[in-house]
Amino acid sequence: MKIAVLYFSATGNTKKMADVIEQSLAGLGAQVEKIDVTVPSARRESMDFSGWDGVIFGAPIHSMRAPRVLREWLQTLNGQGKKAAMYFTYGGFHVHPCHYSTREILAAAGFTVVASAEFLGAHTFNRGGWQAVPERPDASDFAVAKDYAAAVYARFSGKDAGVLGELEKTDMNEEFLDAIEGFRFKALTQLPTRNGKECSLCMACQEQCPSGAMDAEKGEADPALCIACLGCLDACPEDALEINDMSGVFAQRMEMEKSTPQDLNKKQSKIYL
Ligand SMILES: Cc1cc2nc3c(=O)[nH]c(=O)nc-3n(C[C@H](O)[C@H](O)[C@H](O)COP(=O)(O)O)c2cc1C
Repeated sequence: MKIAVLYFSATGNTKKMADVIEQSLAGLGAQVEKIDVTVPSARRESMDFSGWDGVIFGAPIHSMRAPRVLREWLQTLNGQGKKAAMYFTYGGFHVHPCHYSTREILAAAGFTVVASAEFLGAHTFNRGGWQAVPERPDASDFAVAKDYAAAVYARFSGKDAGVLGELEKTDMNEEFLDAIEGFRFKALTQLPTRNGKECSLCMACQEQCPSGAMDAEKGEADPALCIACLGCLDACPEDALEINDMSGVFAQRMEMEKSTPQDLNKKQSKIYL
């Protein structure tokens, strides 16, 4: 059986889970092709899915949905009736509408979605002073990913004829979720910038930017395009980019959620069948 794992991963968590899923599927005898669709040039205009028996889509949660640039690309695909599975990585807060809204997008694109999963992954904003699930994914998350690969394999192969069951429908409409998406810039008030620091202009920040926002020469991100994924900070080998300190916002957020970093870390990765 041939399976594609298409993943978007700005800061590496979603890729880690793609690696575990790939290894588990290969162990079951599948031929797996991993395709990284994080950068714009990898999100090809027309993709032919006919060579695969099933496609797994992996994405981080960005404000309770898949990242905007990925959602826009998924909407252009032609699933040709193929079976698909989804998974998301998230920083310990909320995933809820994402399974539902991404299944809607994939179903409209012609895929039959047979399974979904969510995995904990260190929150991207930890790079700016948060403390949300910093050690995740860990062995417990990888164990769930292994089980998930087995469940997806059974569904793709037809050994298990089930499809993804009813998901809790969100009462948040797209406009509301768009507004929530804007809140990230209340925490991230200083987008990635070089702030006069030395840089060898290796271009990694610009080449690995998922939204075409980063200008390496200027050493700053275009606020109209930046999705706040902080991939450029990760990509920079010289640690030359900086953002504002968000630790105060994290403390406020914990108070608002009536939660603690320990509570966030108690959450477990989950499979939806
Ligand atoms: C802009 C942005 C918004 C995010 N929104 C959420 C969220 O709504 N809930 C949550 O739990 N984590 C959220 N996160 C954390 C990421 O989902 C998490 O760190 C994810 O594993 C990152 O995946 P990656 O390393 O593959 O890019 C957000 C991260 C970013 C950058």
